[in-house]
Amino acid sequence: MFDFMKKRGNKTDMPHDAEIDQHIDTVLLDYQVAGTSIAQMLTGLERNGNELTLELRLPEDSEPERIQSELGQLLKPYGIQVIHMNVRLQAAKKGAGHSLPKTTNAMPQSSDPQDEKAPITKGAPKQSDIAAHPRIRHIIVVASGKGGVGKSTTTVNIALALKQLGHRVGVLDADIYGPSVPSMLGVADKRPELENEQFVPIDAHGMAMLSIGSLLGQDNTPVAWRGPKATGALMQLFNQTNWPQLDYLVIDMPPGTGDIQLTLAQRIPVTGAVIVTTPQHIALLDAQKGIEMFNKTNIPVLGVVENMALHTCSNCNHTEAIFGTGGGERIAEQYHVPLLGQLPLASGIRAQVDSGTPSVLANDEFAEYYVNIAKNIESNIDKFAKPSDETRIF
Ligand SMILES: Nc1ncnc2c1ncn2[C@@H]1O[C@H](COP(=O)(O)OP(=O)(O)OP(=O)(O)O)[C@@H](O)[C@H]1O
Repeated sequence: MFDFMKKRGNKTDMPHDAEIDQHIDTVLLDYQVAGTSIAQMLTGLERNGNELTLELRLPEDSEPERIQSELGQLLKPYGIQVIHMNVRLQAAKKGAGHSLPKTTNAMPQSSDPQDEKAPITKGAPKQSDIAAHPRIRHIIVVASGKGGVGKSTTTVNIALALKQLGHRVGVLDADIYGPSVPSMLGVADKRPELENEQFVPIDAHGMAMLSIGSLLGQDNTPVAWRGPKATGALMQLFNQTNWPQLDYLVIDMPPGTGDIQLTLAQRIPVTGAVIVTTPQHIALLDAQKGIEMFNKTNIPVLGVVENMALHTCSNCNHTEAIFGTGGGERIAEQYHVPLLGQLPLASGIRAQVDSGTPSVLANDEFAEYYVNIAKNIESNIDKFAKPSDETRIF
């Protein structure tokens, strides 16, 4: 039911199907509209043999027929004979769109894919052009340049801390490489329902939670998703969910600073980003890349969380900076962003998320670290709030 890239038709896929999909991904990633990869405008993608269906949100002044014909030429060498496009033209400021009729059968006029590759060049989409979500006051993305630094652990604890401070909170687990939020919140066995073709978020300790992990079957592993397919699925998850009225939606981003992260950062109306890092040199370098990516996309960086900063030995109580010291502070100073907090490396933090009852919920000795981070976010965020747009409908 939740297959985002559906392949109908032949039951047994041709051996070169994966290769065709890869070529399609490459063409879509390379093809630009208004200076931005068209992959970032995809809300749906489906191949049925030699026919490709694209669901697109295009800028208001784009020319769908021309795009369809150019894509037809670029994809013909890879066996695509027909392109169906469902287009919504996105108004530049308000985000309100209107639908164009379905157009079909884009046949190439030339067999050379490079012939008419004439991207329309304009500035990349700005956060200021994306309409605020009508029911969500603040969207916070939690990102890390590197995997395994404790991004998901921090996400769930910050979300619970914001809830404890009296806010209405949602969590979206967008980490396609390792969706761990449901198990950290003890709801791994629950599946979201569909209501009027919209996902209904799962209730996780009073928060509205949805995870890409809840939607994956055994044969549809997250690591198999690349480029447009992954971003299309994630955008679908964000847009086609009946989010309740929320003060905060906290998004656990996939680690890294590649296309998927950039696309999400450019297409979701984000209030600000929280960067999680450890004091290690490599993690810090990656965190810098993360901050630079958000700077490029005009997303305010709300601050840096330095995770696993200090270790206190449970036997002798000796405290040691096993991953080095001051890295988070240095990075915060260098980029003029706040250091939101430093968390100890503590087996208790790991044990609590492993058991589905994170520190804040268990109110253990580490809870106050997260509550302080949440307070730091809370006290700064209003100056970054997006003007709300009541006209946007999902
Ligand atoms: N402060 C901490 N002290 C001890 N263990 C921690 C701490 N933070 C996270 N961990 C543990 O480290 C491991 C990785 O954490 P987590 O899954 O949150 O990282 P991640 O950055 O989201 O990883 P990925 O990039 O793979 O999604 C988990 O086992 C988690 O319990």
